[in-house]
Amino acid sequence: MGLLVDGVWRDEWYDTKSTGGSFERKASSFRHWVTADGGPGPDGQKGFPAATGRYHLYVSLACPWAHRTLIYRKLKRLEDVISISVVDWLMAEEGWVFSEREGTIPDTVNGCRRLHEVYVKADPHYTGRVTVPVLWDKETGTIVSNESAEIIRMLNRGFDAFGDASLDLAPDDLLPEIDALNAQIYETVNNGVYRCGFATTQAAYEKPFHALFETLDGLEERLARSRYLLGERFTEADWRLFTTLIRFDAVYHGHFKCNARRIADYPNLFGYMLDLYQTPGIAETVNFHHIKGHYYQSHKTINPTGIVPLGPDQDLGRPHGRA
Ligand SMILES: N[C@@H](CCC(=O)N[C@@H](CS)C(=O)NCC(=O)O)C(=O)O
Repeated sequence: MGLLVDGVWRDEWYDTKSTGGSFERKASSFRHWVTADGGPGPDGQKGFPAATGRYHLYVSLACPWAHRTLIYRKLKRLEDVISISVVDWLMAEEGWVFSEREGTIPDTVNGCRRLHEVYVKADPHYTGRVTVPVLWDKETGTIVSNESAEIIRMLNRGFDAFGDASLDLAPDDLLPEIDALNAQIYETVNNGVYRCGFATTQAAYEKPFHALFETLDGLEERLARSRYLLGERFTEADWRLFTTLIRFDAVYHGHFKCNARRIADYPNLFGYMLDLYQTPGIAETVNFHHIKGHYYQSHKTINPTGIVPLGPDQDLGRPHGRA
């Protein structure tokens, strides 16, 4: 694990000294936008025109943020429109690398061996972390965006001329509610598990721990009343929650010490997670070999032996009882 400083790779773990033991996620750096006609993005960001065959996604099957983009590519039927590379699950001294191991797809676009080389191609003086997902423009040879929250909004509507335009995961009338839920779930759940797991003092761990389970308890109640977070159809908010839930019992509960309860202990949340998992196309985006291997073997400060626990033994195909 490391970062680029003025385009040069440095092998360094996250700095929590300057923040009293707390993990603080840095904002993503590349924030351009693909739009249907190439016009600017919602906040006036530089626009790139949607096209088939022009864009490429670099993902890790282990990463919950990258997983969002894979789910959208699947649900919006963009698999023949946007090509992908899948990095190796192990993130070690060189950061994310490409390999020939099971479930990976090499960098057929830039021919790089390490993801940081892709970042340097986009910006030779790049300083910052080298994260997945990355949305790459083959035509201008640069990174459009490395922010998953924005990439999924682009995939939702930007490519409707090429994908399934009938599916809108962030309809205008639900947008305020989606944004509000996303904000709470990002802070306490999606990023909350990382704030627990990467904390280096007791106090920095306990605060996000309590916030995490307070939100999960609230979501459990909410899901007693409706099939999905915002009613009878799934939206963006569900998929953003899903990628954390599906990793929770296998990784976050033990490895990140998020162990007040498992998702399997919440009847509604667990059934809901199974319901989403069993949505056509989704199970094939979930790879527990990459997920478990990545966390337990890459974070040597948390799990020095690198031993990957064999459990939990979960039947994700069993009836979810939510319909
Ligand atoms: N805000 C980013 C976060 C992406 C992110 O942190 N990805 C992790 C993998 S789960 C990563 O690549 N980390 C490498 C690093 O921090 O050096 C997004 O949602 O796209």
